[in-house]
Amino acid sequence: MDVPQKRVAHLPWMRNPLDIDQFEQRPLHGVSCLDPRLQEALGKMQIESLFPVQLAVWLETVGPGGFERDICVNSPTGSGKTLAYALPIVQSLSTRKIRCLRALVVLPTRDLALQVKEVFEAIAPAVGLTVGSAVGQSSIADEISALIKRPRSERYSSLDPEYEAQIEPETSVDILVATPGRLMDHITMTKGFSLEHLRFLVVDETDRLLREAYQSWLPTVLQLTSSTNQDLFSCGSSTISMPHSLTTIRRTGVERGFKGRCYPRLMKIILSATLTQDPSKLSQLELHHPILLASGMKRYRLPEKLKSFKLICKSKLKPLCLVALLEELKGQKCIVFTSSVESTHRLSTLLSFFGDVPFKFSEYSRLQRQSVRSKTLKAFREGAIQVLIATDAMTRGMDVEGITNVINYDMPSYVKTYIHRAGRTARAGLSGSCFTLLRKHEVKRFDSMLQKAENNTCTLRTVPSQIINGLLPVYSIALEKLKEKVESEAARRKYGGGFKFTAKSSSRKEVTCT
Ligand SMILES: Nc1ncnc2c1ncn2[C@@H]1O[C@H](COP(=O)(O)OP(=O)(O)OP(=O)(O)O)[C@@H](O)[C@H]1O
Repeated sequence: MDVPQKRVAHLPWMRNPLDIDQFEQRPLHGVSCLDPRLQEALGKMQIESLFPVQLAVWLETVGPGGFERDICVNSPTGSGKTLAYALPIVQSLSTRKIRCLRALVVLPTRDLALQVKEVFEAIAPAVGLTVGSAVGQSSIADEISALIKRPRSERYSSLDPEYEAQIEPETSVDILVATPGRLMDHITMTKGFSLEHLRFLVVDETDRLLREAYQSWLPTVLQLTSSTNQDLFSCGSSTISMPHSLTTIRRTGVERGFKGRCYPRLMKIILSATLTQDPSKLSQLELHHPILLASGMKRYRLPEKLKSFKLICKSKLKPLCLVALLEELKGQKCIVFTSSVESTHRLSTLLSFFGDVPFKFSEYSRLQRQSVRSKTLKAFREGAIQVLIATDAMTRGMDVEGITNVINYDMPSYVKTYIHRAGRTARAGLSGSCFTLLRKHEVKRFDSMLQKAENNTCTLRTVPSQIINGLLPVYSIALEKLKEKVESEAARRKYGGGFKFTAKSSSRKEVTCT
């Protein structure tokens, strides 16, 4: 039997986390200090109670924790981390007097950012707050007009017109959900875009965001939200020149907010289902007395009601095993993960040559235009497509209702990838299954990889051989057609057409889909 072992974290504050498992789901009426307007908004979202991670964060922030410490959350996929930070932030900002950018939530991808924005939009208006996004979904000009406004002129009607002309535009949202690239565009180019008053910084999918520098967005944000200028450290001094201006002066550490009634320190919340423990990565965040909230004995945990299965099949039969499995799943919503964009494209092209399959499927990868991806995702959410063939661009954070199965067509290379892929199902306490197709030589590595996660039982699964045998004739025709398609796409690419396959994959003599 596998005895969970605790790997000792390098950072002392990570060694004894606050155990999320000790919290029970709590009905909204029993949540201390929760604003009734937010309770009503949550009710409209069909949310009647807070999940354990949400309650744990709530107690450390709004009541009675008082945002004393920066918060790091490591809890499984689908456990409700988005609302865990959205709710305390919205409640804390509900008493704000002047509209300016107070909360910044950074996510690694546009789809994820838009999903998180929806959660904020469901609760923030209830307390008069506005939410914006900087994700590159629209042109920068459209984004600027949604985010920035000139202060209303009547506020300055008594002012000299020349003076009025000097009035800076300002941010017209309280909460901004952003991807790093677009955030940096606004920081460097958008007049009036300011992080000066920021009170909350959320770094969701932290390990992913810290892995890539994304134009140094993090040091830039931290620099813009801290003031080391000692001369400015006196609120109400002559440095405040404009009638509407709020001059925010912060200090970090224990000095924050005491002397001279200065602005509170920037409160940080970082989250992931696979939070990094790497001190050098975490140090970039300049956390203040951080507290770790975590579920489980091991670093990684799979959702409670996830069932894992492995299917062992020969390389050449993998597409057939997949089709047979999908046929058996009878039109249930599935995501099929492959290891690369080429593999995703090849597999969906091959499936399209199978003719009559009893499920609708579509390709979803980073090589497609955003508009195509958004359309596909919408169709998948609405059930017009039941099977999404995707790359790991889909693994993190995406929350699509009704996904009951995840299929790893290609075995993930890391346990973190397995966790995030599998986590697209069995969300919010629901059941789900994760199937991994393995070649014989991969089994040992796969088993030892799964050992790194808690609740890692994996059952052997087979598909009926008669389904596979029945598919063999159509498979050989489909392979021929795939070969032709690969060649024609390679030729198109050579003569200036769009990208489809890498040179490496297109130059292979035998076109396969393994
Ligand atoms: N208190 C709640 N009651 C009912 N459903 C909830 C509650 N909180 C969140 N949910 C639902 O649970 C699902 C998962 O939430 P969320 O996307 O925040 O998970 P997550 O922990 O961020 O997952 P991941 O690590 O994959 O990003 C969502 O569909 C959300 O609407």
